[in-house]
This record gives sequence, structure tokens and C-alpha cells, in this order.
Amino acid sequence: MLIDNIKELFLKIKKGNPLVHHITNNVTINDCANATLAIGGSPVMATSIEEVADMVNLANALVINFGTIDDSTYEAMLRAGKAANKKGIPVVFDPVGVGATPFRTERAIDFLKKVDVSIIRGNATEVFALIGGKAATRGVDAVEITISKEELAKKTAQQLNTIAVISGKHDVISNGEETVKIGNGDIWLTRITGTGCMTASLIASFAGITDDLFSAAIAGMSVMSLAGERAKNRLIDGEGIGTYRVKLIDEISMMDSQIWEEGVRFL
Ligand SMILES: Nc1ncnc2c1ncn2[C@@H]1O[C@H](COP(=O)(O)OP(=O)(O)O)[C@@H](O)[C@H]1O
Ligand SMILES: Cc1ncsc1CCOP(=O)(O)O
Ligand SMILES: [Mg+2]
Repeated sequence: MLIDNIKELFLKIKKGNPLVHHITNNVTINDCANATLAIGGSPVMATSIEEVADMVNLANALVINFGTIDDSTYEAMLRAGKAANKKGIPVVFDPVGVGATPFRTERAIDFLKKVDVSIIRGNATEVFALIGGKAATRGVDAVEITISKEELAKKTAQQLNTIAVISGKHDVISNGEETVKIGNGDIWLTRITGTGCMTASLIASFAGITDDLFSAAIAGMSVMSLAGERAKNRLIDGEGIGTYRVKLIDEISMMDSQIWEEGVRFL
């Protein structure tokens, strides 16, 4: 059932070409736009407080990414998030670097109080910080935390009334009742910047064409990890992380329901 629901999304996204509005960081913004196009979505990056509500009203999903947040982008994020809630489109939140500084952590908790977030995608440290966990964070990268990713995903989904997607060696997705663990991925996915951010874009692209947000979250997360595995297998001697990044987006653009079904591994 779940596999069939996800397989359907690959066709729906190509037909639907969802408009995915991003308010995101200036490090991986271009990769996120290209990952959205690669999976079949249509990206628009708009951050000005004067226009975000109007842009949300044209969109099928909204991505909020805390990567290089400052107070003016935060005000725009709040306005966009409330407009998305009013319109009834999914909000996908990537709490980049939350836990690293009080500035980010306080605004993430404030954001979650004011905006109904459909899906949260982060690494374990970031999500742990969202529910009040304390871990010695390293900027935007994950470090070890004191509970399992499965427990964390379920607890986050229940506590924040959302779908929690926690990336790592094995990605975990929970809606608070069901929890799914993905076996795919490659350590090279952590050697380039933006694979987490791009995952949020993939999730939002799928969420923009279905009400089944749990399937959309699993689809977006597993596409990134499977594409990361396939890109690594295509590297030849002398090719490094620069080529890997290109091959990763190639693999996302070639992903279809058959490649996904044959390659995805649920644990
Ligand atoms: N130790 C690991 N081994 C293999 N794949 C990993 C590992 N850690 C993360 N990944 C993969 O890297 C991608 C980005 O995840 P992650 O690094 O956790 O997010 P972020 O970039 O937001 O910190 C995901 O597809 C995830 O599956
Ligand atoms: C390095 C960095 N600094 C602020 S945003 C950003 C990119 C983070 O991307 P990801 O979380 O996908 O690794
Ligand atoms: Mg990240």
C-alpha cells in the first residue's frame, strides 16, 4: 500500500509540476532550485516581506529554510507561513543550524508556535534541539544525540503535531503513529553542502501534489538517499565531490517509480 502510494507520486509530480516557493539560505539556494526542477517541480525563491504572501498564494507548497536566517527574513518567513496556512498549502521546515545558537533555536520555537508546519526535515541534532534536547552542535552538521532517531522522530511528530523527517546514516520518517526507516544513502551525501536542504525541496515538491504528506515525506527523503547511492556508484577514478554533486542532481532528474521501487530499501 505505502509503496503503491509513493509510486503514484512520481507520475503525479511530473503532471502536476507543483510551484514550490522557497524562503531559504544563500548557500544552497541554487541547488534547491535545481533539485526541485529535477524531480518535476517548479521553484520560486522569493524573500521580500512585501511580496511573500502574494507568492505563497500562487504556490502549491512552501519551504522555510533557516540556513542563513536574519531578522528581516524571519519576518518574511512568518508572513509566508501564515499565508500558507490560510491557503491550506503544506509548509516544509528545515531548521538548519537550530541548536547551534540561541538566535536560531529561539526563532525556530517561535516559528512553530505561530505557523502550522506540515513536515519538519532536519538532521538529528537540529530536530533534537527543536524539542528541547541539548546536544553539542557543530554549526549545521549532526552530532550524536542521547535518543534513537526513531524515538526522536515519533516524539517530535507527536509533540509538534507534524511529520518528522530525520536524516542520517539511515533516515527516519514518522507521523507520530507510523515510523519508516530508509536503508539507502552514502557518506558522500555528507561531503557536499545542500543535500539536507535539497531533501526539503524534494519533500515539498511531492507534498505540493498530494494530501498524503506522510508518503510525500518518505518519497522526498528516499529519493535523495537513493540518488546519493546511485551517484556514488557512477563515480570513476579521478572524480571527486564536484562531479558527485553534478551526478547527484542527474540521478534525481532520472528517478522514476521503477528505479525508485527497485532501489529503495526499507529497514
Ligand atoms: N552517516 C551517513 N551515511 C550515509 N548517508 C548519510 C549519513 N549521514 C547523512 N546521510 C545522508 O545525507 C543526506 C543529508 O543528510 P544530513 O547530512 O543528515 O542533513 P543535513 O545536510 O541537513 O545535515 C541524507 O540523504 C542522509 O541520508
Ligand atoms: C553550510 C551552511 N551554512 C548555512 S546554510 C548552509 C547549508 C546547509 O546545507 P545542508 O543542511 O543541506 O547541509
Ligand atoms: Mg541541513
